[in-house]
Amino acid sequence: MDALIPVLNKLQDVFNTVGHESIHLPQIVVVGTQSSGKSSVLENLVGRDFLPRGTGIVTRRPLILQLIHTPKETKEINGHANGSENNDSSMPKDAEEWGVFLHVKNKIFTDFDEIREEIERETERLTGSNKGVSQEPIVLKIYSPRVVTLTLVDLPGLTKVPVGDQPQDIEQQIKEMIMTYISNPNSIILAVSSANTDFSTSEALKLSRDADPDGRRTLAVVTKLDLMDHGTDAYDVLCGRVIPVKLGIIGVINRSQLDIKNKKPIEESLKDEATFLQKHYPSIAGRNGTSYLARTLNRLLMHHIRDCLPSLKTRINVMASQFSSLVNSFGEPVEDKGKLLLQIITKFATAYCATIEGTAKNIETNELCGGARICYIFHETFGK
Ligand SMILES: Nc1nc2c(ncn2[C@@H]2O[C@H](COP(=O)(O)OP(=O)(O)OP(=O)(O)O)[C@@H](O)[C@H]2O)c(=O)[nH]1
Repeated sequence: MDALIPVLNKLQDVFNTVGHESIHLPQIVVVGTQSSGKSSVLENLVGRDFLPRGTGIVTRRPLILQLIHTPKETKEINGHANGSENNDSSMPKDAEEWGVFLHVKNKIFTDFDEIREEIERETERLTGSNKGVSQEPIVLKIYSPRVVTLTLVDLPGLTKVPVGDQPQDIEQQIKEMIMTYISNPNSIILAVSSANTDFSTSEALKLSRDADPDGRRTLAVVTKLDLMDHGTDAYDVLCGRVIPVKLGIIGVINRSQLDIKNKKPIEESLKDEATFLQKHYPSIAGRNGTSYLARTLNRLLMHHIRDCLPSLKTRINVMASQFSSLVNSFGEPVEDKGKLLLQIITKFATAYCATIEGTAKNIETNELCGGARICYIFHETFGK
């Protein structure tokens, strides 16, 4: 099953390039209100600091993030990664983790700060610098031995009041953008809400229910467990007693803005997260936290792909046969262009001669044509 996800990632690349919308590939889509911690959750899953984060609207274009696991030992042995996914970009010699953007394919980013800058630059290129939003996705591949192979989509957060260059209907536009991604029946929805807001008012859950009424592909994530009011806890929420979520509710603790400012390493923050959960939620600590979330996502995605595969295969086969009959209708492939050109010229010359001589098959009968017309013009027009 592990070999399956890289193949789907490759297909997704092709469809992103050719813009084909009739094939929906399985992927995980992150949804939530603005600043609920979506980008932080993604960063923790990747284990690297590389997404623009902060207060206000930060994610302003969808980010399609393909995580590709590269085994460490393979690199040491071969000097080349063995996953089929890794053949499409040359592997840097001195880095074990790197990123490649679809819009700058020939550049390999080994510095994750540069990846963040490139996301910011590419976002501003289309949306300007004053909080504008665009539907056009940015596609980024991260190769690393520390990630599980997954495809994730980070979306702009749900918002209510337009600010900066945002249009009056920004709320509606973002909702529609989110819906186009989550209504894809092959997507798993990661509905992110923060623990310091009331879970029953979660916009993310509300939207995901519209797209997935049976809750068969929605997983809830509760962030900011560390920011809850003193004297309150999230036991009821995490155990599904407030709103049950079929696939589960997982609590996580990301880095605060101060931690980001102080450049707290993600490894340290993951350790602190585990300690926090053990201290405050000992009975459910094993079912919460970022590493549990990563494992759950990988499992869900694999099951989901297994379920979607038959219909995906049928659709691809139908399209392949449609296109191959279209290609066949264009005739045999041309091997010797000179020969073909000569044949075409000879054919044309023969047809021309036949028309002039009046021996062509399809001769017009309602008016004079070819040689007969030339003869008529010479006799009737010039002859007088
Ligand atoms: N203390 C604490 N702060 C958090 C947590 N999760 C996120 N934050 C902070 O909340 C702010 C917003 O986080 P982001 O990850 O940028 O949120 P987002 O949902 O991606 O935001 P947009 O992309 O703008 O919609 C940042 O300053 C984070 O440091 C958490 O679990 N605990």
